[in-house]
Amino acid sequence: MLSAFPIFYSALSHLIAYGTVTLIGYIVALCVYRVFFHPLAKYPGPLSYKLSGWPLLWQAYTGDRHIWHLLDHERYGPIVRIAPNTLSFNTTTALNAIYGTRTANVKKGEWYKTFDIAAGTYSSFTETDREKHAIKRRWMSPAFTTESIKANEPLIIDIIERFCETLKPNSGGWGDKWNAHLVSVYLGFDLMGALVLGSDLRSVQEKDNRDLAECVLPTQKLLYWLSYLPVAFLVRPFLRSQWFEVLGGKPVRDSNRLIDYGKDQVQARLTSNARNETGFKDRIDLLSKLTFNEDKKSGWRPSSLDLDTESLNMMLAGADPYSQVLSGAIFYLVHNPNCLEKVTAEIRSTFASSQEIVSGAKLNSCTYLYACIEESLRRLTGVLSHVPRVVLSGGMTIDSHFFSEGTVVGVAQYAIHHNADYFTEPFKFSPERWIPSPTNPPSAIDEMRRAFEPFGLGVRGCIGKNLGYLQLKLTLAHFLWRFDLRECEGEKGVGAGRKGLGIGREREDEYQMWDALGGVRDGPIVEVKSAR
Ligand code: HEM
Repeated sequence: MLSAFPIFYSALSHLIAYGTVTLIGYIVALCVYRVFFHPLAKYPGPLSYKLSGWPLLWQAYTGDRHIWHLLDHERYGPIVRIAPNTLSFNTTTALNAIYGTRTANVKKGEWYKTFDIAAGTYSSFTETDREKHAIKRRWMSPAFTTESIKANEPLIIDIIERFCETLKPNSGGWGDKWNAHLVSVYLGFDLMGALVLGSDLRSVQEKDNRDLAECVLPTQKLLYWLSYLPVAFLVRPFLRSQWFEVLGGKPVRDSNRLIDYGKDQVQARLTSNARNETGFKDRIDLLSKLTFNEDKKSGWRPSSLDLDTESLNMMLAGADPYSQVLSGAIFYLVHNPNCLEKVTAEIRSTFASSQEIVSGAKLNSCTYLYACIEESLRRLTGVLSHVPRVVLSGGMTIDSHFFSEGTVVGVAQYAIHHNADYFTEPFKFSPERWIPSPTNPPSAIDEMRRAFEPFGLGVRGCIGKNLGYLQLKLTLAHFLWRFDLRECEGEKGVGAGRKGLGIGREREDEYQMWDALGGVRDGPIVEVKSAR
């Protein structure tokens, strides 16, 4: 009996030795395959990207992914292999082929599935199945018609005007300093709370709901990083668990409170006869429009989980990019005083009173305002990095290259929006590039527009695009009509690039973002003075 132990240990050590050799052999073989024999082997990129997806995970963790995409395209050209099975493109033709056409033989990648699953199911944003997504999109479309947006406009203006009242200095001089990033987050949250849920969250004015607004970016950053884990599918079921609350801390607890708040709003609408009760029947918020709606074509009706998830999705998808573009526009305007002066003069000469600032011909005539928004959208972009699409059965051709089923392809907004082939002096904030002139003919602007996709494109493009534009136009027009704006003396450069901040972050006139689907950002610190 005693003599059995040495035999057992000898067998075990042999087993471990064979196992280790086999594992090393497998890894070496996999590396050789990925570098030399993989169908994407001929595409350029750093060796580390070809070997594994870990560099992408690291870039997502540090928030520098968009910068690496740009630098990699500058170094390796229009097609870069950014992971063993993933290609990034940087051409308008690829942009259109992958996202722009209804017939593109792709679907959203599994990567999306991590984002709003904590609310219970997949939303229109994270649904990867093309048929199920088409049904959701049709179901949601009545909430985003011109009439629906017009009906909500007084609410938008009311919240913007209250925002302006809160910032108004008490004296005739310059008021208190404020962080444009934080204030934009609160305003975006209040706007979407009102538009999606019909709630008056008042986080601009009061502290009560600010934790909910402030949790969005840190939670998104954590989810973004987790979504790149090779084992993300194992993590997803725990995203609403206490385990995840411990890992994510306060932002995740607050995010769960936000999900619960949305669920309560859904339940309030679903309870018996809520549709006809006073207080609900006349409501025009997006959730009320969707609760009892169905997809006319398939007859699909949303479950309460669908409504929970979609209301959270609309809150987050609507609030954060708006806030990002708003604080970015403020940054670029205070850093470019000529542009600030021009846009302010245009708004003040177009409208005799703030009551006149509504959608319509006069607002549309503010071409410089629109150009400032376009240029801010170009510099900031809605989603910074490569948004993955997976090639479906039958494969597809992009830029004359054929790719088989399962290849992951995409374009990174930050990279294409700063591609010098399409945008001259891409790091210059220049609203003028969007305005036709003898030196800038409409054909040149059309050419640029083909590389411009701040709201995404095609069937998976942003359903809230028109609403987003309207909110941005109304906010900047009301705000600049009422106030002179400047960056605070002594607080200059908050949010800007500087030497030593990291690779690609040295430009002092660039608003810095740390990639987390949208961008984590800060500043600028500004102050206002009443103009009248
Ligand atoms: C400045 C404002 C906004 C920007 C820059 C923006 C940007 C984007 C982008 C780039 C996408 C595509 C993302 C991808 O393919 O992964 C997207 C999708 C989406 N956005 Fe927006 N968005 C804005 C405002 C809004 C608003 C106000 C709403 C509505 C409440 C909204 C709801 C959505 C939804 C539901 C999707 C998913 C669409 C689908 O896959 O069918 N967005 N947005």
